[in-house]
Amino acid sequence: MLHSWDAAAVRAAEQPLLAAGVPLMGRAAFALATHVARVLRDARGRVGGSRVALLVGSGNNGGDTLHAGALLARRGVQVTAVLTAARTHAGGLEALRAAHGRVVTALDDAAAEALAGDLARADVVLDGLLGIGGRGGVRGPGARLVAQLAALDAGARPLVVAVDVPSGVGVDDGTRTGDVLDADLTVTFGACKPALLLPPAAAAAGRVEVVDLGLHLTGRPAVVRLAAADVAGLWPVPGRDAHKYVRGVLGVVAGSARYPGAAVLQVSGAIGAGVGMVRYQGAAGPQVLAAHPEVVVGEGRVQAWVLGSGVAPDDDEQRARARDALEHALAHGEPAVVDAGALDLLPDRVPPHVVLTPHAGELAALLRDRGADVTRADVEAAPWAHARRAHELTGATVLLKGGTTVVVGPHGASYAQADGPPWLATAGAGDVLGGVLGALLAGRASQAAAEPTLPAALAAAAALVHGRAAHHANPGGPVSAGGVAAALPGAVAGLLRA
Ligand SMILES: NC(=O)C1=CN([C@@H]2O[C@H](COP(=O)(O)OP(=O)(O)OC[C@H]3O[C@@H](n4cnc5c(N)ncnc54)[C@H](OP(=O)(O)O)[C@@H]3O)[C@@H](O)[C@H]2O)[C@@H](O)CC1
Ligand SMILES: Nc1ncnc2c1ncn2[C@@H]1O[C@H](COP(=O)(O)OP(=O)(O)O)[C@@H](O)[C@H]1O
Ligand SMILES: [K+]
Repeated sequence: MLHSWDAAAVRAAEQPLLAAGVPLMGRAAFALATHVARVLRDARGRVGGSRVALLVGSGNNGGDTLHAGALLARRGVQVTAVLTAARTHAGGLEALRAAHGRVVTALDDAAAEALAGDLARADVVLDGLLGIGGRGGVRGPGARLVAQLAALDAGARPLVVAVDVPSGVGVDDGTRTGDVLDADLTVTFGACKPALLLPPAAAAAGRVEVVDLGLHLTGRPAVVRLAAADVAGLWPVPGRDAHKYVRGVLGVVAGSARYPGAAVLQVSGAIGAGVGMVRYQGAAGPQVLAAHPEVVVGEGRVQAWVLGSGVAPDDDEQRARARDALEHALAHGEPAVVDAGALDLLPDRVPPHVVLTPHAGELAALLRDRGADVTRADVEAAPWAHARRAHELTGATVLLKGGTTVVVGPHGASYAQADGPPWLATAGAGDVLGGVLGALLAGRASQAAAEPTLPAALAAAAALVHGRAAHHANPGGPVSAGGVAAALPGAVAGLLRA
């Protein structure tokens, strides 16, 4: 499990150590230089004689970068620091000069332009413009340098190491403003930051290395990422005395005459994840039974529900079933996944064991229905903020699907999972995910209804397993939604062994 902490929490945790004279910047710079040396050795076979350019902003982030540059210069690296502000960290500058590093300034756009060639010839560029003190996108000549580097062809671009965070990201909310230099590696200090986990900023971070500075961080982390090893603790694994009802029966109200495939895929997801039994309601019964003869078609007692996938807006009959099922779930405290065609059936307030699973467009529509002026693009630019808004407005746990899936529940529970390959962006993959999550909620129904933050953890686990199943289905290549469902049992088994 990877925890991330916002800038204020990190600063608060640094304070007592700084007051006690602990050399945090020295530790950060040493770790940064060590990582950069490793990058150079991997890329060029040696450290000495290689070229490193430092993009240096006005604050301590620039200070870290200059100190790391000084350490590299002492190992024979040709280091050039580009100062982008009138103010520069004095100790860092002195250290670099003492180590015979080269120092140039880019205090206006023309000077920044003139340095383009130098930067392009570097083996590695350290992005030390802004750290946790950054506000908005990079401004001034630093922005010009970033734009020049970003415009280089991938093959001609130096490797980029972001210092603490890629400059220009919203450290606490994962947004990005203006040009942000996509890093190959981010070396982050003291703790992971939300921007390194949340979309869209996390895409700029590359691989993330967290440097332990000995900070004592308390309270709830801002955003969590589950790791493979966390799944076994959340998964409902049957005991020796289990029977199908104990293991959980999932009611599925999905699909329609027009979209029978959604029902088939959702049921495949639930069965692949290990549900005890599925009861299906809807017009796709024959197709569901043809694919899964173990399914029971028709009404009956269930522990949890998944509602709305592949239910067309004009399918009055299936919408009525989904509405009835949702009312039943709410009246009896049964967890429910509410997807696609059932999202607009949601009452004003629901408990957190109701889990919404919209994609960005559906989340925008849900927020608009509640009076917010929001487009799909707004959601994509700030997915976490909008998922939180949807949770606040409805009370539901919200799983927002995307390349990185964001989950928000009560009491600040937030997850960001990036487990699937981009090949997973394929029709029907979301239906499979709904089935997986439904199976988890059915298997842990009473706990999910009693522990307000458990549905969010289960939703994150579902996203993780779904993503890994996509990797298993066809490593490195295209997958179908059905292929992902078929790979689920193996993916789950692998995770339970982990
Ligand atoms: N505390 C510690 O001991 C440790 C801290 N550590 C390191 O310190 C970093 C935090 O340092 P920090 O607080 O100095 O802020 P930092 O991110 O360098 O930049 C802020 C400066 O940039 C400016 N500025 C702001 N926005 C801007 C924009 N959009 N475009 C352009 N400029 C902008 C703003 O100036 P202003 O505009 O307000 O005049 C301000 O001066 C942290 O990320 C980590 O790397 C580690 O060494 C571990 C120990
Ligand atoms: N770029 C991507 N990389 C990895 N997974 C993705 C990407 N884009 C979408 N996904 C995943 O694919 C699934 C798509 O679901 P959804 O949008 O509901 O499609 P559908 O309605 O066709 O099932 C979600 O689980 C989502 O997280
Ligand atoms: K930075």
